[in-house]
Amino acid sequence: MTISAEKLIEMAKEAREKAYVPYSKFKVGAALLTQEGKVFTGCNVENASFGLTCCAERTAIFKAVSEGNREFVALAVIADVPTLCSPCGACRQVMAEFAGDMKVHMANLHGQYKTITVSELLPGYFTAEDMEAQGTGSGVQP
Ligand SMILES: O=c1ccn([C@H]2C[C@H](O)[C@@H](CO)O2)c(=O)[nH]1
Ligand SMILES: [Zn+2]
Repeated sequence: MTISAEKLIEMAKEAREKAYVPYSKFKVGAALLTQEGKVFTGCNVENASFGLTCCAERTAIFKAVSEGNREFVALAVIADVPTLCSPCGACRQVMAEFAGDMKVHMANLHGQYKTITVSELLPGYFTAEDMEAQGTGSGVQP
């Protein structure tokens, strides 16, 4: 069973309604599709200490990983923007940790979206191999 980009975007749109955004008022929703066909959604969760905010994309990814899922095929992200919702640098690096070739559907509330891969969003992203190259060892325990 596979889920269309449109369906995933619809699920991200629903998750967006749960956004906790008293400071920016900027609601973002995300929906992450796993290899097994499960979907984990997320919204942005802000804090009075602004830097502690967690974006919608990372909320969805952390929910999935914390429930034992690490293989992802697509992530939809949506916000009320005239262009398309573009993930921040922190989220791009977190996506790259698990799925460099994952598709990202960047959407808006006008029914428009564009699909791009994580590698295209963050070319040359930092990996465990970069630590090996410095002789420090990654210490990775998959
Ligand atoms: O792709 C994005 C971009 C921004 N935000 C959130 C962080 C913050 O709560 C608000 C404004 O930056 O939007 C996301 O969740 N995802
Ligand atoms: Zn982000």
